[in-house]
Amino acid sequence: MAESPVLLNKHEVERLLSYDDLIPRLESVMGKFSKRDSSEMIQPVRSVVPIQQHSGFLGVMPAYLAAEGILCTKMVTFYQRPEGSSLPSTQATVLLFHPEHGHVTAIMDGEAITAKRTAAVSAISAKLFMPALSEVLCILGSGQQARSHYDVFTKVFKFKEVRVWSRRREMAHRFVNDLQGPVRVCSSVKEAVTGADVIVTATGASEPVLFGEWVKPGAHVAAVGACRPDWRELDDVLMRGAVVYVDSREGATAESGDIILSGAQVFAELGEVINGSFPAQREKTTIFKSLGMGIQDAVSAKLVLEKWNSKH
Ligand SMILES: NC(=O)C1=CN([C@@H]2O[C@H](COP(=O)(O)OP(=O)(O)OC[C@H]3O[C@@H](n4cnc5c(N)ncnc54)[C@H](O)[C@@H]3O)[C@@H](O)[C@H]2O)C=CC1
Ligand SMILES: O=C(O)C1=NCCCC1
Repeated sequence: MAESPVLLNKHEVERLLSYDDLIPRLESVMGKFSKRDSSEMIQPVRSVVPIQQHSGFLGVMPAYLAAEGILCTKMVTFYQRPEGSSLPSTQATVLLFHPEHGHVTAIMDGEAITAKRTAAVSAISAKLFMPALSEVLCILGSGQQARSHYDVFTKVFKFKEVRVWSRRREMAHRFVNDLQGPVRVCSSVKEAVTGADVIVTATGASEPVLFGEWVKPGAHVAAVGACRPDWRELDDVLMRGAVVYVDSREGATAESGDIILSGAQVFAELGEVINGSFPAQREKTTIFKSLGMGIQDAVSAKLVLEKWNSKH
């Protein structure tokens, strides 16, 4: 009989998953994914069930990585919460399976995985696309993703100035009070992004909050929110004037309102730059449109389980 699955809560997953371990695994898996070798890796576009009555969605994100021996699925719910809600907008659980026998080997919290792997992938995009001399980081939003992005961006890069904007100023102050380093709270998006070299958009917006006319030429935008085909964070001017990179072409074409509704062309996947098929156009204004991928959750969960196994 199969052993009972390992159960790991959010605190344990957070403790076991470090950016130093995660970033190289994500680079490797995304580079391989973009070669589209189905004998190596299978990851369908996520299935999404709308929960219309409650302004929410259930996403199912399976992935099979043959060479790594990883069979995984994440189940994630995400909601548009009313202002002031104390409920998290994104919640998730990740299951790892034994690829040969089919039983579940681990059930773990997916909130920490989602927060860290998304931010780590954005950091990989910044490493490739941000201006060579990047001094100013700007984060739009003050939720879970804003926090994980702050953590990894200030860990991996050295910015002279970090700015944050949130639609409720007191939330931006609360965000800053939880951090170690200095961060400037801005009163408007325009004030926050003017002159910024790297801009992270991590909001629950469904209409554009970031406008091209405010963005410094050559800046890099890591766009994390707006993961529905009719949602936007970025306006048409920005989308059409920048070189657009995505995590997966299929995911972007199915789910990104910023791409679908602006008619912007996707230049390349992040993995295609990592594996050398396409160039990083660092000197141009660049956007990395992130939607999230099952393979990112899969390698993250495997890493967590390896760490846990090494200590038990
Ligand atoms: N690309 C990816 O892989 C992932 C994307 N996401 C998306 O990232 C975004 C942020 O997620 P979390 O940080 O988990 O959410 P959160 O609820 O913790 O934070 C959302 C932030 O956006 C702000 N916000 C909400 N509605 C807004 C609006 N209309 N205009 C401006 N600001 C608004 C909130 O005040 C808050 O600061 C969401 O859109 C979520 O769906 C989340 C997980 C993974
Ligand atoms: O990849 C994920 O996980 C998510 N992507 C977009 C919406 C929330 C969860």
